[in-house]
Amino acid sequence: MPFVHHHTPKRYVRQMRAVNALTDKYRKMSDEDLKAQTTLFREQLAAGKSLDAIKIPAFAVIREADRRVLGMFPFDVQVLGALVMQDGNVAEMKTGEGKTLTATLPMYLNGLSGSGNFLVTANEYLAYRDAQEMGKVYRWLGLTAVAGVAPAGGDPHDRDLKKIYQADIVYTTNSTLGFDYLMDNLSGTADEQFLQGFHFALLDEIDAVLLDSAQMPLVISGAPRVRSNLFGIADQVICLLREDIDFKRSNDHKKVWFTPSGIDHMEEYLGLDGLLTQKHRTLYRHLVLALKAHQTLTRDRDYVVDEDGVSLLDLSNGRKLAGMKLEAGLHQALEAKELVPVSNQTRTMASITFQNLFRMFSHLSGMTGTAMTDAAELQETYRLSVIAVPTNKPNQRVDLPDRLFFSTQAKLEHAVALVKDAYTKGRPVLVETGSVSLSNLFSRILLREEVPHNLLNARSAAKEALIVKEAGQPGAITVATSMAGRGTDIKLGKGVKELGGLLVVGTERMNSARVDNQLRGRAGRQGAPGETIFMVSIEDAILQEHGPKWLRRYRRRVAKAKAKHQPIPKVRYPITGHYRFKHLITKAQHNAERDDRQSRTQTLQYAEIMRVQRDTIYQTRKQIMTAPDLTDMLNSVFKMATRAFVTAHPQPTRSELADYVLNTIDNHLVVADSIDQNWHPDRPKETAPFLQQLMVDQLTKKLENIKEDQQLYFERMCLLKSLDNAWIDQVDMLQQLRQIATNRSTAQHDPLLEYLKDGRKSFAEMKETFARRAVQNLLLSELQFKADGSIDVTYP
Ligand SMILES: Nc1ncnc2c1ncn2[C@@H]1O[C@H](COP(=O)(O)OP(=O)(O)OP(=O)(O)O)[C@@H](O)[C@H]1O
Repeated sequence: MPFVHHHTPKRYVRQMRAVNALTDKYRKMSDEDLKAQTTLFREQLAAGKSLDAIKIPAFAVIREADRRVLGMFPFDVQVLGALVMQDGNVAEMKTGEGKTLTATLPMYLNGLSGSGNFLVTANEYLAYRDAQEMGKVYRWLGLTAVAGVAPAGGDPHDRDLKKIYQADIVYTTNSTLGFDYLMDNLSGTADEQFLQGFHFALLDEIDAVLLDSAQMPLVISGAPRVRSNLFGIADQVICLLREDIDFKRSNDHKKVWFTPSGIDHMEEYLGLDGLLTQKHRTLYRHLVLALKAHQTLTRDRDYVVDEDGVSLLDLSNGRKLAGMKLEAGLHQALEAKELVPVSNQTRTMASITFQNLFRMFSHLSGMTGTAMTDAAELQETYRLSVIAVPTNKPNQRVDLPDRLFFSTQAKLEHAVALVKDAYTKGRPVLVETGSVSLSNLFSRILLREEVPHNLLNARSAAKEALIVKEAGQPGAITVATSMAGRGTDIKLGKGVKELGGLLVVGTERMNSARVDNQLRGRAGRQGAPGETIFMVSIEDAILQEHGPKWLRRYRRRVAKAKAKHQPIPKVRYPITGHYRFKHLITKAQHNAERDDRQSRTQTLQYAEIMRVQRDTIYQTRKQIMTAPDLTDMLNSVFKMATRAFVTAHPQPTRSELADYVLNTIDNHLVVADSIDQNWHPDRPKETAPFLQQLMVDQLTKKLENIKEDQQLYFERMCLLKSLDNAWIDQVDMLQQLRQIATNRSTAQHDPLLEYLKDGRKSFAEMKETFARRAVQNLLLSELQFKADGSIDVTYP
């Protein structure tokens, strides 16, 4: 099946007609009868009918309920979109076509089957708002529907997780769901686990959720790690290295790696050999981090340094990312680079990528205004086809060609002139800039020109949404950063249509055409007129980072001419038509998109090993927490622990064996006699069965003191504790391995294979550690029996 459908396949049109045919039937029903349909559908599902079998009437019912409760009757194209999504595809519906309402159809249908159904956005404000608004209709029909996120300004810890995850339908964000999932799997008992399984996820703005955020895995960090003094040393060494000789950098400056000569030099400076060996792994990791801190991150663009130390900046809007730290030591390396005190590094306790989070759903689908650009990737990674759904009314928006300028200044001047012109006519304009600083600058120029306007630098998405909503009123001029007001509906004021509708002016093209289209989509909604234009300059970030080499040379020449006060003819006027510049931006954007795609694929490849291991661990956890009897598991743990010992000591001496027994099985060594009676160094084959028997006996002895109903609980706690500790170490280890892997000189090894090998090896070691710790916890822990019948366990 092709992954891009520019027309909606006929079968969906037929199904839509079938839904239409039921309109009258449900229109005639009383409210009570309509609500009763929910019970009816649920009975049919219980009797074994599939969701597919009831989707036509269910869609017709929710559609009628939408009309009665929300006052909106989903258009035919919205029903089409819903059918497309119910089939596990991505529906491409143009911006402003009413995706929020469309979602009610598949959400209701899936909600009929019980909990585990999520509408996911990347934005907490929207999740909360839509849960309130759309929630009305589900509740009216007798389903439970809630927001998975806290209200704006609310404390996420105050959420009632039990209620949330029991609900039939949850509106939430990708990170909230991901964090809750990870937390669920850090909990100590089954009643602290709230997620009820992953049945259906409908991702709103699926490209933003899956692609834009794909690079940053969710991380739960825990206890601080022992502070390392290697950051300072590594930083000093890195300052001595030279680009291209000791290390190389990718064109976009996102990747750096050492050359063999760089390794030699560092060994020389540090006075050691074998920097790449296991022995110096920690030091090497610090060097990699320092190199990254120096070569891939730029002060005042990626981060700022102020009285709070080093803070990251959000690239999309230039705001300080409060409380966010770079993963696995990079933040500390930055602090060393900037000579501020190195903060405590925390360990990663659990981590998952969004890709892997959503791959757990048995039924995944999505909607977006702008998926076509990334259709191939969605197909490859998630097996999702993108199907275009026609607009309700013909689209009247006019996208004017970009206007290209020679300098930022010329670009801004022309953009301001454009805004001023619209303003004098009373036509509303939405200006979007690439960064906060640019929007401030733009606002100042507008002030100077005496153009009243709204500058969006509100801290909260909620406030921004309020202002953006009004951006379609006559004479309204709104200046915002690129992400502001995403998903907010802009209604046109009186007389605006006659002026040509909303004018959207972008002052920079972003790294992906998708983001640009998202901006264009603020205009021309629901068949209204509208116009969009981008003002770009060859000084824009996209061209600097992804443009051709000759452009850089060209700019240097111009700068020289400028310095000599020689005239540069084209500088003040658009150079759009010039053949050399014609496809410049588009090409640069293709480059940027390709790079992003590649690094997403890479993230996915690297995440795969963690996924496999995490699945195993989480499954084992579940088994530990829910199994009515753990004897089998305990036996296999004993076996694993003994095997590890025997492998390390194929022919143990008595003292080696006694040592092991003392540290793992019985720290008073009351079993010393048993060693002498039942074990002989000349019969090494008997070591394993002997140890295992010893463990079983010791456990039996221990359990004799514990009341029967507490035994299972005790075993559970011991196993869980050791499993979690070992797994947390492993998660942290994988992160560290990854840091090293991506920076190995690619000539000699395939870094991914190397990573896989190391990752598997450490997983095997992790299992042994788990087994040994579990045995220790079970057999060496001290028990105190309290008066109220409870037991205090002190682990070794
Ligand atoms: N069937 C309908 N009847 C009447 N109004 C509708 C209908 N469907 C949607 N609308 C209205 O259309 C507007 C746009 O809806 P919405 O914000 O959901 O669009 P969208 O597709 O999510 O846009 P974007 O991609 O920009 O987020 C809203 O004001 C909504 O109330």
